[in-house]
Amino acid sequence: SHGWGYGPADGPDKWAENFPVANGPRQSPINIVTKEAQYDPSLKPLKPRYDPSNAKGILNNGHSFQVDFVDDTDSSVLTGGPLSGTYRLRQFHFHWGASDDRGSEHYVNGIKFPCELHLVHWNTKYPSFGEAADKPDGLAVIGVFLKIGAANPRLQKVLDALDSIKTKGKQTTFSNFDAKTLLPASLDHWTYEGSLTTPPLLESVTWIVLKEPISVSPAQMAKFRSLLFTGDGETPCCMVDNFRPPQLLKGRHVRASFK
Ligand SMILES: NS(=O)(=O)c1ccc(C(=O)NCc2ccc(F)cc2F)cc1
Repeated sequence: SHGWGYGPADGPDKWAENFPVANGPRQSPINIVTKEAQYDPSLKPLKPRYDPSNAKGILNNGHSFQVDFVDDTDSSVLTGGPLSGTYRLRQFHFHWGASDDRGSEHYVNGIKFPCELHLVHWNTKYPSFGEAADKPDGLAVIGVFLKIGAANPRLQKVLDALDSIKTKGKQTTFSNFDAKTLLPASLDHWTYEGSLTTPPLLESVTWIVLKEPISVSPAQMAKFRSLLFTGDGETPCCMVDNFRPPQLLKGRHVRASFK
């Protein structure tokens, strides 16, 4: 079956068996080598405009957890940066490690972060997320690094909801949340053409990786690690190390929005 995961039997090294695009020309994540990123003055300011009332629910999908948004109108959208047109916010989710020395999917000059946030958007030139998901300009994902430091109060509402979605398939309502509060002060970013970092690994993502991390405390990291990959009644397996390692650039160029 299409069961994939992050373990030795079903993890990133095995994904190409069912998803051959895993060895494609524009796979994600990547290691961002900052000295090789070219400043592009044509990149516009990034413009996330999110309506908190669009927050719908929070779900443990067995790979991560995600906060889903109502995306049937243009009330929570991303424009600017490298993007042409309007991209609607669909969901955000995270990737993290079993310990603070790993967890992020993108690296910066070989530096790993303990956690990485992804805000997933789809191009409204297509009728739906599903239609957009396999088009070369279909999706835009903002990547935000989390760095160990002071507790981040803006994460707390999300983390407090995790107790009710401990196992795979559990979901609960999650309303009135402003995803903008998860973004750092600066929207300076690196951008490149890539893919989903999990199966089906579709090569449809314009990546927008923010330079400035947000903070997360060790206690807050422990909350992430309290989730389970497994469903109720299964042998419990901690949801940790749910990240894909960096992939080959294969001739791609990374642009910087800042000098
Ligand atoms: N980590 S990441 O930000 O790169 C990422 C973002 C979204 C998805 C996703 O929606 N998967 C399910 C899914 C659902 C429908 C569909 F058409 C395609 C599809 F990939 C996977 C990975």
